[in-house]
Amino acid sequence: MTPAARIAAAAELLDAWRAGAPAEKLLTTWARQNRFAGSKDRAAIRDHVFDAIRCARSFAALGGAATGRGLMLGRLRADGIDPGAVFTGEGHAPAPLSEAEAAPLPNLADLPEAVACDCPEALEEVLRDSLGPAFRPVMDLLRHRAPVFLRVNLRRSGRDEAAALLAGEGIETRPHALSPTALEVTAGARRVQQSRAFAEGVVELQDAASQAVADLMPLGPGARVLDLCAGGGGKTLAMAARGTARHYAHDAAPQRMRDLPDRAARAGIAVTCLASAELDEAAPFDLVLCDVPCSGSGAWRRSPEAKWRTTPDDLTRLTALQAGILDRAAALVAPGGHLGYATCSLLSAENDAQIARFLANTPGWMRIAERHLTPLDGGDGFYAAVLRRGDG
Ligand SMILES: C[S@@+](CC[C@H](N)C(=O)[O-])C[C@H]1O[C@@H](n2cnc3c(N)ncnc32)[C@H](O)[C@@H]1O
Repeated sequence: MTPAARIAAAAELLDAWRAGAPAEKLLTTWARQNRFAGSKDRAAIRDHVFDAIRCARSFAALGGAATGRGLMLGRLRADGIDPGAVFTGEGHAPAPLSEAEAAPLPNLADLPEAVACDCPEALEEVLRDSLGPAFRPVMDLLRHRAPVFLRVNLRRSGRDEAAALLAGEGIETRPHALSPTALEVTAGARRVQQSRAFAEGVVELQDAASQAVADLMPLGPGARVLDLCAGGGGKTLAMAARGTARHYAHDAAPQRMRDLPDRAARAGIAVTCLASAELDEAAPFDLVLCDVPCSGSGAWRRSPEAKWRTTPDDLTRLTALQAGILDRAAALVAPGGHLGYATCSLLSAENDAQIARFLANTPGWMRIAERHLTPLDGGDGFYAAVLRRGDG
């Protein structure tokens, strides 16, 4: 496909996305229906689509319309490319520019701040309140793709040895300051999942800030640790690789844990999955981590659709769910034990305000550690707190 044909395909897909279809599903269906497209075409179209979703508000302003065509026009203008050179109507290129489309439009620097940094209108106030002076730099970073990070499984290898093993397979990395186990991939990211280091459980794909959250959790030798909202088990595995604790995983949607036994086996780690009905019998635990469902605002680089689709009502629903999970988790902690709380959110209502509410309503607990991470630290935005239960 020509570069212009890829832009035309991306514009069509973006129209379907705007009508409500999930981008990932649209791209898979498109690839199935357009077998002539090679892997480079598919990768380029995917990049166009996701970049346009990350920057949907500014690209629409620069392109003169929030349609797929307008978003692609805006993308070219944001990159300093004359859209008239691409929108030629020749071959499979998009139709030539209309007079209105060719008329001069503002530059990125001339747009209102919230538009230029692609802040969702519905959440602008809570984002500004939560981020304070970091609002603009964080929102600017969220317009770009996320770096790829690996977690080195210290049970299998040191960080330097893992980096050397990866380099031998054409994957270049550098250590990242967020965690002693984190490597940032600087070249060859597409090879990771086919590499020996990955197949043998030496490395896992995991955001560096997510690793930092797992690092914060206190794990005494032989402690009984429950990951209450385990999902795919990213944090369970990161904690389990650190020591001799006994690990249990649970999720309200158990199918989300379906890959966990295989991933744990590959990493040389034992994890017991627990059903909801088994939790009370298995309690108490020395540490219960609740990595709760949240707005995902810290991870909008990876999942940019949520940036435009999360509403204030969603936030109300999520904070109520989080409060309920915290209360449930607290009841499973042994006297003198710890409760970990984590979100990949940038919003105070889901983070420190949630912990303040819990501490105000639940006597006998104290906060002993807290971390606010934003993309300015290099990884996704995360919040984590560790609370200690009194001995009484
Ligand atoms: C942020 S994700 C967890 C990600 C995971 N810890 C990781 O590191 O890969 C939140 C998880 O909480 C689960 N969940 C939602 N409501 C829950 C509840 N009431 N109790 C336990 N898990 C719940 C969801 O199914 C989802 O898998």
